[in-house]
Amino acid sequence: MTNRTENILPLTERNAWKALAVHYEQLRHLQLRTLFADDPQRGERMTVEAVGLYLDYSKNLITDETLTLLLQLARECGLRQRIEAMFCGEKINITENRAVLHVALRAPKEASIVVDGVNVVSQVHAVLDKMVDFSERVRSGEWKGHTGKRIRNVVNIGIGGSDLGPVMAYEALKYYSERTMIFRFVSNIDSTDFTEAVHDLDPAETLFIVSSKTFTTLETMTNAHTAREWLLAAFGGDTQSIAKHFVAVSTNAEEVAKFGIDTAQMFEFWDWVGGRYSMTSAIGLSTMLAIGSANFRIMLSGFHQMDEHFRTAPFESNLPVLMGLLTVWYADFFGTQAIAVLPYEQYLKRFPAYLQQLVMESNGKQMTLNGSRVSYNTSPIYWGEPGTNGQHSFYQLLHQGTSLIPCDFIAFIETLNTLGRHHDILLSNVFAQSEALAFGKTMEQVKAEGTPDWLVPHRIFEGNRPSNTLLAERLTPEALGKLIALYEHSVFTQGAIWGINSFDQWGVELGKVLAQRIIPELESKVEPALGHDSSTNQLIRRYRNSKRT
Ligand SMILES: O=P(O)(O)OC[C@H]1O[C@H](O)[C@H](O)[C@@H](O)[C@@H]1O
Repeated sequence: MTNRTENILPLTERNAWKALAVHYEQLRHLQLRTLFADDPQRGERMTVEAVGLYLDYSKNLITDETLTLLLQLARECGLRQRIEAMFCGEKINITENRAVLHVALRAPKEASIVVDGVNVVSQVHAVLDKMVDFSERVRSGEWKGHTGKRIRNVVNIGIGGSDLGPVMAYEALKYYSERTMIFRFVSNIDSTDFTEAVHDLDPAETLFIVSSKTFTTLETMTNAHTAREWLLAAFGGDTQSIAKHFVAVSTNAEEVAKFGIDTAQMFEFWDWVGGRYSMTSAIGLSTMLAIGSANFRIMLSGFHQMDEHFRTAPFESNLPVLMGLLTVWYADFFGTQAIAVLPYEQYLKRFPAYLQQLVMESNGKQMTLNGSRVSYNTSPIYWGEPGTNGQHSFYQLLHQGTSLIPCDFIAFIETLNTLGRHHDILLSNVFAQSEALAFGKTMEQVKAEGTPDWLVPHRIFEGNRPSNTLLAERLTPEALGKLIALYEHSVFTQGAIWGINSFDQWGVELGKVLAQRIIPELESKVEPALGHDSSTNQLIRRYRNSKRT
């Protein structure tokens, strides 16, 4: 594999970067209060609406010049060419020599993207059709379990990208899902996860989807074997039952066959789909089973609309580009370490967890594409909770803590479950929070309320805390697709500016290898010779000496 990127100019040597550094020094003390007072139209001007998503980015610590310079930086970093390279199937994941084509998973049938001489879009649609056929047979009851009962329970076994997308989408789209069926998700190697997931399920009515890109992941394979035993125990060891109760989603047909699942019951995807970008591949099978194939296709169209927006819209009105550049601005010039994602939508309760993998596994890197260490910050930590729960927990720190944490507020104009005044109250909270963060409460205001002098400092909100507000009409499968693709491409934008590979994840390997070494040390009947450091040796001994079995 060759390194084709060695001539990239270091980010900090780019003109726009240098100009941004000077610009930051000039405006670091700027106040949102002043920016809004000086420009009464700011809250209308600094907004973008595209493909049904409305972004208000006016409450950011930026001026028009900041934006101009950030957009210039994007151009200097070749963002447009990087986007084209991804969409055209170039092998931009250079450390694994792979194309990065999650966008092909939602491309229309007639599109063509060629990788190694093959039009991958036709492959995508062939698998989609197979998923549609299977999910319709299961949902209609035509597909029967081993004893002739219809399938009522679906258990997805997978971890990381083979779990977080499916769980998040299931929760997000529950309103659209088949309520007569039960969906469970087993990811953790912790035996509690599997035990709790199946404790009330009838094996005769249960379908397992073993989801794993590699089909070698320790957690998933261990859980899948346990599921196999659980099923066989119910059917007197009759291995014929497996065909009716197990399907696989993977890129690795050989391992699927070794496990004992007929590859006719395997839903394929490809090495150009990264795990954390795979929820629109066959990894979404549980989603399709839950919401039906028509809704699944609508979700894909939402993704595709955002893909096209990202690819074609001018940068100044390009939602993912703007959001990505703002993240770079805070991470690199303000030294921001964290970004809070705050969906004011109960159905999106797993969205922050999903974003954790998407963002941090993609851009939690310190090597540039040419193998030198970055001299600037890369990804902040993304975390969050649905509103209003977060308000009664960690918002204290957002308002008065010592860290600057930009927030993404996400809300929908309409609720899916109208109930009295709930939605007005919910939305009033989103708007109130971004207002409070931005404008705070001054000493004068606190004093004017008759607050005793000694208490005044505690009750001041300095404000000037930035946020984005994203509004959409209603949480539909289409809107969910747009929202996820927005973050995917924001992550892409950030990675392109930082000059890192957003599509590998070498950082997860070391722990896996060390665990493989420790497993036999915990299980061996004879005292093993331990060659770790004194802390690890002692932890292993303590566990060995205390465990009962
Ligand atoms: O789908 P699998 O091959 O089982 O991989 C599951 C997950 O595990 C890996 O360790 C990676 O960190 C993730 O990116 C991946 O999604």
